[in-house]
Amino acid sequence: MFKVLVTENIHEAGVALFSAAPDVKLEQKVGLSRAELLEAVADVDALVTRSGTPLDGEILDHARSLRVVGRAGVGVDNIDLAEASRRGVVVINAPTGNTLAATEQTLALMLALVRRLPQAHASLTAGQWRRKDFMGRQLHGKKLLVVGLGRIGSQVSIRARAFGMDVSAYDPYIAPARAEKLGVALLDDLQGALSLADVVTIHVPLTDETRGMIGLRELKSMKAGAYFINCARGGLVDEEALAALLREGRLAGAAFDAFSVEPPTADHPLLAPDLRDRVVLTPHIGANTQEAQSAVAEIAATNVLAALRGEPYEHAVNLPFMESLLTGRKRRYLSLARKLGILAANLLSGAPRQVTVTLRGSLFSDEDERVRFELPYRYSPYTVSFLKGFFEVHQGPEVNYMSAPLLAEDRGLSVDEAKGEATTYNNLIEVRVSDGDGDVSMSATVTEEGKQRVVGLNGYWIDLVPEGRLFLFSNHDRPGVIGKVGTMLGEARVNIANFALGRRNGSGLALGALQIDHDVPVDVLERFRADPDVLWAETVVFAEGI
Ligand SMILES: NC(=O)C1=CN([C@@H]2O[C@H](COP(=O)(O)OP(=O)(O)OC[C@H]3O[C@@H](n4cnc5c(N)ncnc54)[C@H](O)[C@@H]3O)[C@@H](O)[C@H]2O)C=CC1
Ligand SMILES: O=C(O)C(=O)COP(=O)(O)O
Repeated sequence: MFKVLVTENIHEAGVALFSAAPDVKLEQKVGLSRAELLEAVADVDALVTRSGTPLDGEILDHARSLRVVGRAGVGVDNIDLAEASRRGVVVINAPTGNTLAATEQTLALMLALVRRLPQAHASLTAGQWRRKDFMGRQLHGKKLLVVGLGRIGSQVSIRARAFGMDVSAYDPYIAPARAEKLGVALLDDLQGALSLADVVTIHVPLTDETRGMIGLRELKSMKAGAYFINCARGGLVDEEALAALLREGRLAGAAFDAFSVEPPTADHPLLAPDLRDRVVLTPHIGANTQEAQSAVAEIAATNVLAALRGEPYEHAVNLPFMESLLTGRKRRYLSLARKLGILAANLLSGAPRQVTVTLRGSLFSDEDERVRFELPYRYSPYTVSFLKGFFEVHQGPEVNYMSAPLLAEDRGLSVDEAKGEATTYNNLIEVRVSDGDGDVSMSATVTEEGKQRVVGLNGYWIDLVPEGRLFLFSNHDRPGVIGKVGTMLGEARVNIANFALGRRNGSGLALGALQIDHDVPVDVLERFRADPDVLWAETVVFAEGI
């Protein structure tokens, strides 16, 4: 039985999916205090939230059985993704369900702002009839700047163009072709872009990079008499500075649906009584439509259930990639990269300082290049898999694809990636790891028949099958060493399944790699290491099923 705790009001469409699941025990506890939340999460397998439940390290520490967090919405800024990843907790959101709701809310705010609808409504319902006081501005022909041309920003642009607005966007991460298709001019200088717009609307996620991205300087760059709309997140915009510019009359108005503190306190700068005729404020209701709530709840519940059951699911925001979506061939390389990590961890003597993963060949050229803002890093699946293999040797099997890159960061391991042309092999993964004193370099490929091969180790060409138990050594290339290896292993009753040798031109050294059927006893290994012709010797074990 999976215990699922829902901590906010999510639509019945999602609740029904959990209630109908025979393997789920559902609890819905809305409005918990922090102390109650700490207690309530203790034994849950999954948590389902919206934007109002902060999930930080302390709460995750209390949630010892937690495996999945479902976010019935888009923004995951209330969840500490790095802490969740360190604990192997998958965070899943529902990014497509409320796009149109937030879009329509943005357009509603824009119209309400330039025509001062809330103020006109308040005046009329207060018994007044002040037609000439409510002189607005027309959207047609005005310049709109969309900051963040993602799902919502794009849909806002389409609708704004239908209103006859001239739309431009600032989003350094999208392909120019996408903006072109939308009929939107893509600008690359935020301050310059702000200075040209009559209306600015922001649709970026709240991340370390975007926090405070619209500060006093940016607001001052805006055209006199312009309007600012924030239907994305509090924390993106300096609300204090904005209030001051509204008060001075430099900016004509602002509409906000999200605030840096929610609910905003009575002294929030935008709630100041003297600004009331210049602002339109809503209590984070951008996603509050029947349609959007039903969609996000259903998407979140479906994927949380699948994740709990070990079935394929979508929209994990802290998984660096979805293994199930990679082709069979790519999965062979993924496992190969993990094995290179295991090999490197066994062969490197000191603490790792620097790793470079180079992917060669066409197989790697079509990797999904989309930036994942939710993650504090951006590595290819193969690099992540290498890191997982590397760290699991000393940290154990709990190292996963989510935590491995963070372990690298925590340990000060600098990770570089490169792509290049393939030469001898169609596709090749090359890795070099250094510990400051020395380094280990490896290259590996998957044959046409789907067999994994390590083809280079520390500059030697070899042909090594990375499976089972390996016995690796480097020696002075003199007659008799191979015989000694055979005798030693024979006496220890260790069967040799395969023997690969590598020589490096111009060096008197050789490298040996044996596949063996049993462990090499420690005393035998020590004796071998003590041989004057042997530079080093290690055994490496690849668990079955990697
Ligand atoms: N008010 C509400 O109720 C709602 C608010 N939201 C907020 O809207 C945000 C956007 O949602 P979507 O459009 O679905 O996300 P999205 O991921 O499709 O789009 C975000 C866009 O922001 C861009 N971006 C990221 N960093 C940037 C930067 N530094 N400068 C400029 N652009 C940058 C990205 O390239 C991307 O195109 C969410 O993260 C959420 O915080 C979403 C739904 C409802
Ligand atoms: O989806 C989002 O990012 C939203 O801001 C909507 O948040 P909510 O689920 O309404 O708390």
